[in-house]
Amino acid sequence: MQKQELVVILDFGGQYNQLIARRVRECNVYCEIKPYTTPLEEIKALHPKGIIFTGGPNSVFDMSSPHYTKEILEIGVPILGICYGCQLIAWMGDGEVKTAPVSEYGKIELQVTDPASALFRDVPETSIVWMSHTDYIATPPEGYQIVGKTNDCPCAAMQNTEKKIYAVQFHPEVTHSEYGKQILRNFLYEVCACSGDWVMDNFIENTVAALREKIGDKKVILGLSGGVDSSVAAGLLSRAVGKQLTCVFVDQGLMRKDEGDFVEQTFTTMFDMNFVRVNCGELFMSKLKGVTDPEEKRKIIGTEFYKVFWNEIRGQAEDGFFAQGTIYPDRIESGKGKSDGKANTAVIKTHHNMAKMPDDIQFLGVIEPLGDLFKDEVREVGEKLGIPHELVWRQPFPGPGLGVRIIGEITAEKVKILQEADWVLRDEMSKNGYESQLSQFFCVLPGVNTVGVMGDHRTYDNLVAIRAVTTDDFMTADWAKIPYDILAKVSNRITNEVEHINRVVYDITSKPPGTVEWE
Ligand SMILES: Nc1ncnc2c1ncn2[C@@H]1O[C@H](COP(=O)(O)OP(=O)(O)OP(=O)(O)O)[C@@H](O)[C@H]1O
Ligand SMILES: O=c1[nH]c(=O)c2[nH+]cn([C@@H]3O[C@H](COP(=O)(O)O)[C@@H](O)[C@H]3O)c2[nH]1
Ligand SMILES: NC(=O)CC[C@H](N)C(=O)O
Ligand SMILES: [Mg+2]
Repeated sequence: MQKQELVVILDFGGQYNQLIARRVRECNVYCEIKPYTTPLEEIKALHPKGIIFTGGPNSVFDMSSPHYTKEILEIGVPILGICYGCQLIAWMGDGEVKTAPVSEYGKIELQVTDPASALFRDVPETSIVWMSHTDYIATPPEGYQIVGKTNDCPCAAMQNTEKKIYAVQFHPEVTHSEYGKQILRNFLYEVCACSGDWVMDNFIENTVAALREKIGDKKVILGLSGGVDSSVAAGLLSRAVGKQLTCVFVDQGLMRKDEGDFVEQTFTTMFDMNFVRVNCGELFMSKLKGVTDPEEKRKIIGTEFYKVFWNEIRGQAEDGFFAQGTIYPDRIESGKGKSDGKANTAVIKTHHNMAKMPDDIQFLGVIEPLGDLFKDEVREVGEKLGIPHELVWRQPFPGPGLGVRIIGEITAEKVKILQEADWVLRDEMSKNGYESQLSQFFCVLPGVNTVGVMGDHRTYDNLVAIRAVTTDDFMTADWAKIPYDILAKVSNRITNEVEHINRVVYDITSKPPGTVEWE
């Protein structure tokens, strides 16, 4: 692949690390998050244009906190420290970091004390920034000059222009920091002298060339769900190797109502690609019988998916590649590519495509052409490839499907009930123009029976929950404020039209502390 300018984001366990990466990419600079345990030699070998130290929950003066070799400050690569990263730079340079007399949380006014600083180009002398810290830099290290402060934080930004090292106590990556993106942009362009070569046209061209080289004349099987990521992956692979690609859609029996037929219809009529639909609802149902643990369900579904793909490729060629539409957040959220040790982030849920591939399945290799991209970047690539707008802007749908929306054991009957309820919700949302306004909405079957009264009879039947969220990146999400009259209509229709449901509730939990899916 053609060499791209790269910025390394060194992960010290901060909550907003993915946001830092997204903002840098939005500035047209490619970046990767690396664990703080990555050796300096490895980082040097990447020839980064700049390095960003992230925030983190620890205190730098605690010796067991994540630290890094001081040598990194001497390799001549510009560095930007954020929050913990800022304190780390101070600590490494023998400045004084200690618990602050006043912690700062939330929106705080920043006062730029040196408007000539490269970091603050086109940033007003006072603006709002987002703070989240209990420690502070009491004395900056020698050679560093304070360039910004707040009422409670005497060193909110500092710089060593000679070494091109900059540090900010606040979080420029969150949108609450009014000029945050400008500050990051200044670091990338004014300090690191990036040219901004991360644009999707280049990405497509480079990726197609790299795919051709890697695949040669071999076959490729792509797991195609009809969702955004795999559809865009199909577009890229098809452009690269044409008919050597076969898209395999696994109908695992846990799709939304009519989804299987929609996917088949779309990919056999709109595109000129080899497309195979494998119906294996019964197989999945038998493997999931009696299973109630969410992680176990996810792993079983992931493993069975691999087996289906393996059987398909063997039906076509002796060897071949396996491709899937994995994107960058899938890898990060499943704990891959994260730091070990202290800054390790807990695995919240194993995405099905991150399940371990069984040992006896040996593809020539696994291809994930979108593995470094965020969702908005994937959509941009999709649009540029000419994939229809409706497909590119579909709501995400998880690979384990309704399997993670039925709490407890999955049975054919529960799948049917959930499909019907979900269908009503989707119908009402689309009639009211909510389809494109919300990031994701669906029904969940918690496996709870409640007492009701219908036509003067006592009922003891299923409760169904509605989940609807708005979010930019699915890392955090807010529950959607759907108007009461629409909710009332949905509830009324579900209880009337769907058998075995006598009660509807609305999930009003944001993420965190909840997650989007219930399992
Ligand atoms: N039913 C399926 N059949 C074949 N492959 C699937 C299926 N579901 C998921 N996959 C594979 O797993 C990958 C990850 O699933 P994921 O849901 O994250 O992506 P997607 O379905 O392509 O897009 P979206 O996030 O919009 O739903 C897919 O890109 C695809 O390669
Ligand atoms: O392909 C997928 N395989 C999975 O195993 C999986 N689990 C969650 N999701 C989707 O990820 C987003 C965030 O969901 P959570 O807040 O539940 O983690 C939401 O969009 C979820 O629908 C998955 N997608
Ligand atoms: N958000 C952060 O990076 C916090 C850094 C450090 N733990 C503090 O409280 O000051
Ligand atoms: Mg999907």
